Amino acid sequence: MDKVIIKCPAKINLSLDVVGKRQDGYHLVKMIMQSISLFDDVTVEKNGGGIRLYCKNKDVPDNEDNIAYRAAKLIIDRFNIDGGVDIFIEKRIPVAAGLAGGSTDAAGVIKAMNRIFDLGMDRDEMMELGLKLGADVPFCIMGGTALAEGIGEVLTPLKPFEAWCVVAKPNISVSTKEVYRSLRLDEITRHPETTRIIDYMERGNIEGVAENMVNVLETVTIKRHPVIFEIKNIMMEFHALGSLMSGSGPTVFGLFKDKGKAEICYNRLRDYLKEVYLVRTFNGEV
Ligand SMILES: C[C@](O)(CO)[C@H](O)COP(=O)(O)OP(=O)(O)OC[C@H]1O[C@@H](n2ccc(N)nc2=O)[C@H](O)[C@@H]1O
Ligand SMILES: Nc1ncnc2c1ncn2[C@@H]1O[C@H](COP(=O)(O)OP(=O)(O)OP(=O)(O)O)[C@@H](O)[C@H]1O
Repeated sequence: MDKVIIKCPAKINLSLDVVGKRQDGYHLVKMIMQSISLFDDVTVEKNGGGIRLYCKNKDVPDNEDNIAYRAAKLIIDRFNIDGGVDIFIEKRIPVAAGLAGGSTDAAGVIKAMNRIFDLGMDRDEMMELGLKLGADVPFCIMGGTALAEGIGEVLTPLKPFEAWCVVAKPNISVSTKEVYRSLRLDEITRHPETTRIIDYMERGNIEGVAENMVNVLETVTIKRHPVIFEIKNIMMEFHALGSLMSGSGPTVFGLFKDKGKAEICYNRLRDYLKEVYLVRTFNGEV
């Protein structure tokens, strides 16, 4: 097999808590991660030597600044691979959005190269390697629904959660590093009740989940970009059961049980923003 195409899903955070800080500046988190049916297509093809990356989206770097490029380099070095790869990224996930768009492409490259070069890594080994690239990469390798602790790499799979989501990104970019750096732990007044949310998830109670979602990083990003708060309000006006910023933002998602209501909300937001998607939570294999 010389060529593999992988569908790489985006993620949302159904809740995000920060519970401490490591010596190296990384934050200890407790968050509920959920893949959604919004995919990049990543094609990886064997070549004679070197890494080449192609992506039509001008906001996506085509060199070692691309995390998918770095994933390929890491594998070539680690396994002493004689030869290289061409990587083609069909970008559909909004960039710098809080949806782990880069991390999921990197996860896709790791999975693809494991198959192409017959490296025999199991999922845990791929996740361990992925962590060297970024905190969200292990979850992107696992996919589905999970509780993430540590800096995001200690993962406990949760029962698949089924819901409709409207996902909307305002036309601003946010740096994850900068958001974490500006977070003042002692100023957070509202933390999510993570165990309670998981309990609702296990019972398939979308309303219970939606009403209890909290992302502590909103305190930083919404202060800088009030448009996030406006989008959350529009989603609630249009009958979302709950609405939250994903990751470090600026993307906002609304949860729905009813597809019809989600469609009405989606259509309303499309009048207002360019990057709006109607998706489902995704628990399938990729
Ligand atoms: C916001 C989330 O997307 C939520 O899922 C993640 O916590 C961020 O994951 P990520 O983008 O893969 O993060 P990385 O690429 O590893 O780190 C980017 C920067 O965010 C900060 N960072 C990230 C993860 C974490 N648990 N604590 C941090 O403080 C670090 O300053 C780091 O320099
Ligand atoms: N494969 C990639 N896809 C998108 N952006 C990439 C990629 N590789 C590197 N980047 C760079 O990384 C930056 C962050 O993009 P990305 O879409 O991964 O952010 P994000 O969704 O906020 O990630 P996370 O939720 O993991 O913090 C972009 O500004 C871009 O320059």
